[in-house]
Amino acid sequence: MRITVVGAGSWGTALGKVWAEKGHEVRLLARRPALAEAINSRKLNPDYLPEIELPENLKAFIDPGQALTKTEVVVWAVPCQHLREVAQGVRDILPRKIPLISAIKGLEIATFKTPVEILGEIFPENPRGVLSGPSFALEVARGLPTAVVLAFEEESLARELQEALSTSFFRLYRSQDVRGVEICGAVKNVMAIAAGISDGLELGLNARAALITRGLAEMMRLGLTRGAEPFTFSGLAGLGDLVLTCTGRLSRNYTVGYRLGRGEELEEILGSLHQVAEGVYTVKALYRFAQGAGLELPITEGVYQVLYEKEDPRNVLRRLLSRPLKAEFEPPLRP
Ligand SMILES: NC(=O)C1=CN([C@@H]2O[C@H](COP(=O)(O)OP(=O)(O)OC[C@H]3O[C@@H](n4cnc5c(N)ncnc54)[C@H](O)[C@@H]3O)[C@@H](O)[C@H]2O)C=CC1
Ligand SMILES: O=C(CO)COP(=O)(O)O
Repeated sequence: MRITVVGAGSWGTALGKVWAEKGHEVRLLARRPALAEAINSRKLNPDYLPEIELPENLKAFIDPGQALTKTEVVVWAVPCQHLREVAQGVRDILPRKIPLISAIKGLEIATFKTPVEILGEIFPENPRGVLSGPSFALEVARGLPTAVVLAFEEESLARELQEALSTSFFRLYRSQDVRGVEICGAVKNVMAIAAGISDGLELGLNARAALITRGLAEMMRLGLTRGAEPFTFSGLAGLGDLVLTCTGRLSRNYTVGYRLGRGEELEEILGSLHQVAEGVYTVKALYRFAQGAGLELPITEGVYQVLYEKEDPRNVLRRLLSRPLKAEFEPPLRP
């Protein structure tokens, strides 16, 4: 199969490697000529996965025309806030009808749209799905066992792509709940920032477990109002990725939170990260949506206040803990 991966960052490169090793013809669409050159001539991605050797049949391009000609699947792995611009740039040359897979976890700030919704506006004739779940790029690139979920509304297409894209260590489960899988992937990044803050403040393992669990409640509260399937939350994209990103030091989102908890400024952290931490942007979309919809998302609100209102995380925590006592499950989490 000819696969084009748009975005030669850590995730696009790791996915491209896995599928090239499976024998697919993978074209990685990069933005910077020097990076494409390094991938092609040195067989490594010095900026994002420097210690990983890449296979010969993983080819990088900077010309979208070359990367997209006669391709059979397009996988999107650019930061969520740039997806619209990147997709619009290839609107006229991307083959009609071929499946598009978003590997992006986020929500567009200006519109509160998910990546698949954005792709739907730009490529209405192409079937669209999402790949998500607990999957640090570095571990995938190293060939460590990983399970993720691939969701397409059309089950036969999900089955076909599941077969084509699974390998002996990269196992795809299928789903038809595209919206639910996307909401889970977006929200878990915000919860990972919260967990990082908690660990940075040395609040302990109890606090982190509480954040993960109440983060799941928050993910469900939002997802259910947006039409997600309840089971999706306990799956790989939901609980699976929440656990990974809220506990794993490889997470950029967790790292942002941890450093905030240690007292660093957001600007300083982002200036030295060199990779995207989607939760930093998704939290804005979520916060605005929750305010408009009257939805209670207290952890999201707290992360927003720490990031954008420069609130001391300790004050935010104090406020979170002094909210009125309540039942563990209230509607819409329980009828
Ligand atoms: N790295 C990981 O472990 C995983 C990442 N993801 C998701 O994949 C998406 C991409 O993340 P990463 O690859 O990790 O990010 P990254 O920061 O490593 O790389 C982002 C890539 O997008 C490119 N890019 C940025 N702005 C662009 C623009 N305006 N036009 C064209 N290209 C642009 C960059 O040059 C870079 O190649 C995110 O939504 C992330 O949440 C999902 C699962 C795992
Ligand atoms: O989504 C991821 C793992 O599933 C990667 O998390 P970070 O973007 O926080 O590094």
